[in-house]
Amino acid sequence: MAKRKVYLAKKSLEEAKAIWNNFLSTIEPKKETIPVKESLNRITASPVQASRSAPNFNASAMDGIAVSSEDTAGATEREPITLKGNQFKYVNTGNLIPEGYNAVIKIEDINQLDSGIKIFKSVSPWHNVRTIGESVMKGDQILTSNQKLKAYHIGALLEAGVFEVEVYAKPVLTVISTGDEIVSPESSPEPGQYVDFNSTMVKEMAEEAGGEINFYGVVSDEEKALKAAINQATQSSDLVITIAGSSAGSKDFTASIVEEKGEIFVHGVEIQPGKPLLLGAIENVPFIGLPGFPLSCLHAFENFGTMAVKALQKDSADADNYIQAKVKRKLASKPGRVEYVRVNLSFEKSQTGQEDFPIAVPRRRGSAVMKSQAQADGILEIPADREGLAVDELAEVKLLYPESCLKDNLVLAGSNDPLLDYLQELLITSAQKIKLRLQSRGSQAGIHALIRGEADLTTAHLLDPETGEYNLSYLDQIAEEPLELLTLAWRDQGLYLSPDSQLCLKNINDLKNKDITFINRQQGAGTRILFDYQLNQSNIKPAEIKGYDREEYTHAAVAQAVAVGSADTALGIRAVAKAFGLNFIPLFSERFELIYPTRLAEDYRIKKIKEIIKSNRFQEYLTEQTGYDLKDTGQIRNAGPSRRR
Ligand SMILES: Nc1nc2c(c(=O)[nH]1)N[C@H]1C(S)=C(S)[C@@H](COP(=O)(O)OP(=O)(O)OC[C@H]3O[C@@H](n4cnc5c(N)ncnc54)[C@H](O)[C@@H]3O)O[C@H]1N2
Ligand code: MOO
Repeated sequence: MAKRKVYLAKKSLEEAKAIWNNFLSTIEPKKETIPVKESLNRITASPVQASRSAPNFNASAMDGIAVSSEDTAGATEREPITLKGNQFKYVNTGNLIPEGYNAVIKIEDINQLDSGIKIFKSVSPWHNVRTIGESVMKGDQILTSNQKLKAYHIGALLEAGVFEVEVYAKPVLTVISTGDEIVSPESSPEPGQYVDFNSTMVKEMAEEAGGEINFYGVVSDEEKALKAAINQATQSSDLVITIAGSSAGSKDFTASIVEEKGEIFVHGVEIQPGKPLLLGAIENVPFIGLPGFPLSCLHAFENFGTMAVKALQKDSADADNYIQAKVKRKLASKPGRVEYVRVNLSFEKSQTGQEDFPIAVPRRRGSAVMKSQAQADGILEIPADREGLAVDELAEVKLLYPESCLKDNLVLAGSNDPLLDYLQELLITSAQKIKLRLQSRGSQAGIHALIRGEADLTTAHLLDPETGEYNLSYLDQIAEEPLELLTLAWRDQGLYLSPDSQLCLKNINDLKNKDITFINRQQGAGTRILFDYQLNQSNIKPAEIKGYDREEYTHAAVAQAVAVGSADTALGIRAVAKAFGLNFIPLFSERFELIYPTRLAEDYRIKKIKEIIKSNRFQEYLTEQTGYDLKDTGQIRNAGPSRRR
């Protein structure tokens, strides 16, 4: 077995960027001459001069008459002058000004008489005339070097008779994915295998930055194979990138190969995700070893790959768009490193004057949480000199969308249900284009997120075992302002069974059978409270149920346990049974409610939600899905501090 390596000393993000930038600036990019019409977003490598003037004749800028300014001298409202014969000529906008004339009077400023044209004002030479070279004069320098070409640059060059332009060549990147366990995204991965989507993410990011990509393909975890791949890539590209194998695993050869063939500048940067990245060079060709976890790969490329692609064609990096946002719960981080946290943004309270800043609502953290990234609005950065963020602290958030697209977001953190996905879709495709951001947290955590001013809305199905009523009593106890509760539906809770199962379960009493292994939800989960309540109602003691003490934190986790046979059955919602291909035996029905501050009740977004909930389209959808009872759908209830007992 190969000897395990240790990291080189880790560098701070700033230091690593400075080292990388210094090295990149020593590389003289290649140049090429290309047609102007194909030069969008390329960077000029030399200054560009106009080959012709535009316009190349004196042209009328108005519809009216061409005159000689001398003939108009002295004309006023009181003492108009009448121009006759050759003293004027009709012209339209854009026409050549005929020889002997040097100004234009607008058609609406003259009086047409049988005897000639009466004018009421004198005009100076070149009045209402676009003179030769007004737009651009032959020989003028239009662009300097290092200018990124936009649509209007291309327009200006074509007008000026420039059809070819010298630009820096697009840097060619070769991307090598590594690992025996890596298979193509189109295949079905076996346990232990991962699909390769990082290479495509890198391609899209590199192309966005102006690079061109060669895929080397996937290389196995063999030192010889990786060496050959890196060798070939170094000969044929401007930047070599490997994906995975950058850390300290027994098969992580990247660092030793780069060290042997070239030089390592940095191994390990104080960012999370993204830490074990490697920066180096082989034969003066820059080399980046990206970590394998996808979000580590993303942040490492965004920080160092994009920089290289831009530097290799002298493109000055576009500034990212940052805003300041407030957090409403403590966020942990390790001092000494920058930590990236995916967040949704709510502007709701800053718009109502309750807060000065938008609220950043953190999504799930980790180095491989792709849905979290796909549904985020921004990336919050916890600075390296901080040990976490406290409640109400501000942080910089890099926006993934323009701020104007996020202003009307509603952030919902709460209990999850597929009907929310459908509601979300109907909202964004409505005329109001309302973006509902969903974060799955469960009923209790969702309610607390609402109450501490983090989420705008929540969803819950919390049964009060004393009253048999949902949500109200809990909210009454802890709400700090009046809340409105909108019933979305009553939904089935029932038992999950594998389709191969021989068990015949009809009600909760059947769980007392010693041959049946149950798996439970965690304490505090809505489903757990319901289960305990129903056990109590049926006089069943927890000890009578095998597996009662085994807890999982999500519907999906218990469904997975039943699907792989590590438990016989579990209680959960119907939609998850369907997703996991399990049979479902409905036992109970529970109220599933949307909850928001009453001050939002008349907000246009909430009104739209109410309208959708009552629409035929939404109700037909719920009916088709089965497992929903619409008897109270759209019903509104109230909770809040004034009802506190
Ligand atoms: N003993 C230590 N182990 C690890 C450390 C450490 O400090 N000490 N750091 C961890 C961190 S942080 C990261 S990040 C990862 C980086 O690992 P590698 O770059 O060596 O990558 P692999 O182990 O080969 O793969 C990890 C993981 O990445 C996914 N992956 C890989 N390739 C692809 C691809 N082409 N497309 C999509 N996803 C990919 C896959 O989930 C792999 O399991 O190391 C930790 N370990
Ligand atoms: O730094 Mo690694 O990049 O977290 O997962």
